[in-house]
Amino acid sequence: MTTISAQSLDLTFQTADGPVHALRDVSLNVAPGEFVSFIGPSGCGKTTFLRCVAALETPTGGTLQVNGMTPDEARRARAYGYVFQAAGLYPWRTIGKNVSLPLEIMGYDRAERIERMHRVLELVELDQFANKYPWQLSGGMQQRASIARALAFDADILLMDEPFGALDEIVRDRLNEELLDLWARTQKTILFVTHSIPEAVYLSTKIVVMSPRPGRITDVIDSPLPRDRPLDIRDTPEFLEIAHRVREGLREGMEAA
Ligand SMILES: Nc1ncnc2c1ncn2[C@@H]1O[C@H](COP(=O)(O)OP(=O)(O)OP(=O)(O)O)[C@@H](O)[C@H]1O
Repeated sequence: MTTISAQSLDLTFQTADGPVHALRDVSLNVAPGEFVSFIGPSGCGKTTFLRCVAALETPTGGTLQVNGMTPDEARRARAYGYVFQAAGLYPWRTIGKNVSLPLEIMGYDRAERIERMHRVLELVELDQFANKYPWQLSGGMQQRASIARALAFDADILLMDEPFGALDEIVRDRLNEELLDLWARTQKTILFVTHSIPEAVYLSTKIVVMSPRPGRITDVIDSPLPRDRPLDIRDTPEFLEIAHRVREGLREGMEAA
């Protein structure tokens, strides 16, 4: 069983300035429960790949399956939650009401909405803040709330597009640790876009290195690190070796472009 199966995926956008070849020949298999990071220079198609998985873009070539379905079927089956770079919480709704919004849209009844809202807020340790408004929370807490919102309907895939990019390094470290813990507890399959080599290596079971436009995969690294990772694993030779390989992959991709 593969959660994500992409075979020779191609995507060319037609724009007023001519075609933009965003993805070229992207093939990738992701097993259930993996944590996959996508790293590559700006504009290499990382977001576009996630958007294809989410059925927000339609590839112009190749095949893509999500949980054995077409992306469109998977979207209708609520196969994934999506977390964006900006938390995107509605300022006039409390944290609890923000988190339960997708459930409202999907027609869950009130009792179930409340039950799920508390469960996911507990998962990200924000249960005490259900009645606060977004502006009463720090940036890191807001991002945790947006993760809770993506988890609210218990999809088994989490798509995360640079969720911690705007946070300072100390907050980001803490959220990285918490995300690993959440992943271990929920066994989700996570696709995670980042620009940070340490973040990709620390979080992932698989690191996908991409080259500049047209976005291609230049290396896929299956991490030998144990799943249980304290932050100081980042100082070990094994960690530094993987980071070095990612850096080399990025450099080769840039040179070939
Ligand atoms: N809807 C669209 N129409 C036209 N071109 C697009 C569209 N969406 C993305 N592109 C182009 O496709 C390429 C890939 O964009 P994408 O956002 O996937 O890159 P990225 O790797 O996620 O970049 P970043 O790291 O800066 O977020 C870029 O050149 C972008 O300008």
